[in-house]
Amino acid sequence: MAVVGLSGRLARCYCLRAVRSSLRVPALQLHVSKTAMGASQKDFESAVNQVKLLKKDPGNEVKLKLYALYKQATEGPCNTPKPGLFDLINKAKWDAWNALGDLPKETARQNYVDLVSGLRSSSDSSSQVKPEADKKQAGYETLVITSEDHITKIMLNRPAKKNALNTQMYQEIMLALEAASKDDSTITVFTGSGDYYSSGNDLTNFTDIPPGGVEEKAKNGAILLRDFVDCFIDFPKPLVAVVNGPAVGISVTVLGLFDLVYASDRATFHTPFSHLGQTPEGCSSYTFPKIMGLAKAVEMLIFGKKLTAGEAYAQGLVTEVFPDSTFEKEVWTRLKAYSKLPRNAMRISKQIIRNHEKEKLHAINAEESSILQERWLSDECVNAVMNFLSQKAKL
Ligand SMILES: CCCC/C=C/CC(=O)SCCNC(=O)CCNC(=O)[C@H](O)C(C)(C)COP(=O)(O)OP(=O)(O)OC[C@H]1O[C@@H](n2cnc3c(N)ncnc32)[C@H](O)[C@@H]1OP(=O)(O)O
Repeated sequence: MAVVGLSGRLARCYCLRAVRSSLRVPALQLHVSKTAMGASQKDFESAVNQVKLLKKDPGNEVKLKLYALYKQATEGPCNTPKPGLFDLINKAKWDAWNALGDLPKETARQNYVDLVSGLRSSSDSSSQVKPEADKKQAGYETLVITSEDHITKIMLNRPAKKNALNTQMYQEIMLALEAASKDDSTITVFTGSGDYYSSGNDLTNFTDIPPGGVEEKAKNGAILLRDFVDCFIDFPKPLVAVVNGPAVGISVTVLGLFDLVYASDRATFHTPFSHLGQTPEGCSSYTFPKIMGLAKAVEMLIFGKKLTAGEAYAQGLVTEVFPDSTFEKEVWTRLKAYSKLPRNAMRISKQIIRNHEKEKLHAINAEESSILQERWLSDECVNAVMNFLSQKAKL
C-alpha cells in the first residue's frame, strides 16, 4: 500500500539524518542581537578591548562565539583547512568559525559588539538596571527579539540553516506575535539573521515521524500551519518585513499579510511549491492574485518563478527596494520615524483596512492547510523532500 511505502522511505530519511548528525559537531546558534544601525569599526575595536577587561571569565562556549565572530568580522567566512581530529582546541575554534557560514562581515561585527555588550552588562550588572532601550527578550532559541524605539523586532536566527522554519521556530514566532500584540511597541518588524531572510519550511520537519505515522505527522503539520498563519491574519498592529536577503516558500507567502515589505536589492522571492509536490499556503492563493493579478500570481505559485526584488516591487508584493549597502540604515531610519506616529490611530487604521477580509482569510487558510495535509502524503512531495535531504546529506 502506498502509505506503507512512503512511511518506510521517510523512516530511511530519518535514519540517514540521525547518522549524519552523530558524525557532526552541532552548529553554534548565536543568540545575539543586531541593533538597528550596524556597528562601526570603532565600536568593534572598542568591544575587542572591552573583552580584555571583563571581570568574569565568560566560559568556553562564549569564548568560542567571540573567537568565531571576530574571525568572521575581520577575515570573512572560514578559509583555513580543518584541523586534525585530535587537535581539539583548534578544531573547536575552527568549527565555531565555520558554523557562521556566509554571515556577512558587518553582521558578525555587530553581533560581536552586541555579545560583548551583553557580557559587560551581565558582569557589571547585579546592581545595575538595564536601560529600556535595546532589551533583548530571553526565552527564545530560534529568534532574537529586541524592543527599541517602540519597535519590536523579531529576527529569525538560524543563519547556518538560512533561517529555515523548524517546528520550534513556528511555535516561537506565534508566541512572539502574541507578546508583541500586547507590548507597548507601535510596530512589529520581521527580519532574518545572516545572508538569508528565510529558506521557508525546514524540510527536515518531515523526517521526525511520530508514533501515529506519516498521517499523524501531516495532520499535526496542517494544524501548526493553520495556527501559524492565523496569527498573521489577526495581528493587530502594523507588521513590517525587512527582507534582508532571499526568501523562500512560506516566508514569501505570508508577506501578503504584512503591511509594509521593505527589501534589499539582494532579496529574491521564490515559491517552488510545484517543484516540491506542494501547493500554496499563507493565504497566497488569495492574496497573490489580488496583489499582482492572476497571471503573475500563477507564474510564481504554480510555475515557481523566482522574482528579483525589483520584480516583486513592480508586482506590488514589495513596498520599496533599497540598495543592499544602505539597506539597514535607510530602512531603520524610516521605521524609527514611523514608530513615533500615534499608536492607536495606526492600529485602528489597520483594523479598518484589514477587517473586511479577516473571515475570508481564515477560511482560505483552513482550506490551504487541509489541501497541504493531503499533499504531504503524496509521492510527489515525499520524493522531492527525499531528494533535497539526500543531496544535503554529508556522509
Ligand atoms: C508546518 C508548516 C509547513 C508550511 C509549508 C511551507 C512550504 C515551504 O516553505 S516550501 C519551501 C521549502 N524550502 C525550500 O525548498 C528551500 C530548500 N533549500 C534550498 O533550496 C537551499 O538550501 C537554498 C537555496 C535555500 C540555499 O542554498 P545554498 O547552497 O546557498 O545553501 P545550503 O548549503 O543549501 O544551505 C545551508 C544549510 O542550510 C540548510 N537548509 C537550507 N534551507 C533549508 C530548508 N528549507 N530546510 C532544511 N534545511 C535547509 C541546508 O541543508 C544546509 O545545511 P547543512 O549545512 O547542514 O548541510
